[in-house]
Order: sequence, then C-alpha cells, then structure tokens
Amino acid sequence: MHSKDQICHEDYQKTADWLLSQTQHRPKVAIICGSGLGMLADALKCQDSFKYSDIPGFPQSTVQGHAGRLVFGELKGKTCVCMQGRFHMYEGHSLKKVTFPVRVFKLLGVETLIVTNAAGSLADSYHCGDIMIIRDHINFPGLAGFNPLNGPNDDKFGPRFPPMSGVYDKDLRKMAFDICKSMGLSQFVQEGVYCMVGGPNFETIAEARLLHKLGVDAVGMSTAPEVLVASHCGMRVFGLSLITNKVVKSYEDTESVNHEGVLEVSKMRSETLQSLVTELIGRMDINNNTA
Ligand SMILES: O=P(O)(O)O[C@@H]1C[C@H](O)[C@@H](CO)O1
Ligand code: HPA
Repeated sequence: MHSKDQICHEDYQKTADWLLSQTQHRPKVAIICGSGLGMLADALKCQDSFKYSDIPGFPQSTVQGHAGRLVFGELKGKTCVCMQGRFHMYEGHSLKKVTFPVRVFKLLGVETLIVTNAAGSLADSYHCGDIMIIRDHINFPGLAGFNPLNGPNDDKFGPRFPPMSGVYDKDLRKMAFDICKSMGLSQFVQEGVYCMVGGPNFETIAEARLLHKLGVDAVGMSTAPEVLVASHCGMRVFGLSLITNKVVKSYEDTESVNHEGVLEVSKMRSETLQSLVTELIGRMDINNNTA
C-alpha cells in the first residue's frame, strides 16, 4: 500500500490471490448489496463466506444494514460473489477504498457487476417500494472532481479517459424488464436516472427541488463510483435502486426520512429483489470457470 489514497496493482492482486487460495469458486458475476439488501447473498448455494475484517487489504463496513461479508456461491448454477455491505464515501473511505473490491473482482475473473442500492425518489410517479432499473446516473461527487479514477491511470485496468455513455447495459435492462413482467411486478417497476450525492445527510428541500429539475428520478449515496470503476475495466454493469422513501420537496410536508425507515422498506422488498436478481443471473449467458 502506498500513500493513504494510492493503491497499486499489486495490492489488488494480493487480495485477489488470497481469495483464490481460500475458495474453489471462480465467479463471473459480482453483486453489491445496498442498505438492508444483504439478504440477496442468502440465496447463494454452496457458500464460502469471508468477513471483510479477515480479508487482507479489504476496507471495513461501518453502516447499519451492511453486514461486512463477502459471500461466494452459486445462483441458478452460475458462480457469483456477493458483497453483503458496501463502502461509502461518507464513512471516511477514500473513493479508491470504496471501489477496491471492484478491481479485486476483475482480477478474480468477474465480467458482470450487479449493483443495488436504497434510494429516495424525486420522480412524482414513483412510490415507496418501487424497484427502479437504473438507466443512467449523475455522479455529483464525480462532477465536482471526487473520482476513484483520479491519479495515475492503471492501464492494466483500463484507459485514461473512459467513456460513460451506455454504462448500464441495455440488454440486461431489457432482460430485467421482461423478468419483472413475467413475475407480475410491472406495476412496481420503473426505469430511471439515479443520482449520487455525498451524504451522509439527506437532502434539503432546495436540494431536492434542484435534483428534480435536473431530471433525477432517484437519489442515493453510493453506486456511481463502483459502476465507473467496473466500466473502466471493461465489466458489463446492471443496477437496481429500491425506492425506500419519497424525497421531501415541499415546505408544507412534515414528513422526514431516516435510515431506520430506509432499512424497513428494504426488508419488505428484499425477497422480490432477490428473485429478480436470481432470475436475471439465471438467464445470463455465462460459462462457469473452475478452480
Ligand atoms: O448503500 P446504499 O446506497 O444502499 O445506502 C443508502 C444510502 C445511505 O448509505 C443509506 C441512507 O439510508 O442508504
Ligand atoms: N437521499 C439520499 N440517499 C438515500 C435516500 C434519500 O432520500 N434514501 C435512501 N438513500
């Protein structure tokens, strides 16, 4: 490890090599679970799991609803690795730390990243409990210069100036939509734009109105850094937001959002999300590697 914010290729490799020595699983798909959505990992068969604190070089989860375990296993016969708990910028992690697992996944052989998050809705037509397929994102910290790709570019992972148009894979979005239809979930499913803000505070009303005007459908405090690092190193990306609250946009509104409420809604919908992700992975065209 170099300075606090610099992580070199060997650091990612060391963690990947350690994991490869501890499990026979060779995942092609990685899943990052959002707040209260860690139950997704419970669906994996033939599990090998590791506490983050036992994995060399791994950051630690500090947020309630993020268990801090990396779980390997199979979903519908496809080998996956699942982060039960992600890292956020507001926890004090550098963005290189936040995205550290994504590059480790690349070195494990992962080709597709599935991200999930809890988010508040700005779109008037959305309801609490809706599932939003992420079509695109606005990365506010990124626009302000807080980017995990800052610093010397590691050409072994990807190019200095990666494109980000079309970052959320169109075929996977379509597949997810079709699955939702066949599961009878159409009335809860949306497709829209996720916006990452730094957090940890929820939005002021003026900020909420600004985001609404900008065309943001859902706002959260994660996802964009992991997605852009995954895309930079050539992974296919799919993302889901669970709408856990409506963002307050009116000064007359007396409601306010809190993390406990977010976790409650996540819990209520986590089984549905689990079925959707499982079905999606089942339909992906993936050949398993073996150790
Ligand atoms: O990890 P995610 O993005 O799902 O977590 C969201 C954003 C904050 O971390 C937290 C707020 O309740 O939930
Ligand atoms: N704002 C930001 N992040 C969130 C929200 C919200 O309303 N809900 C869940 N994560």
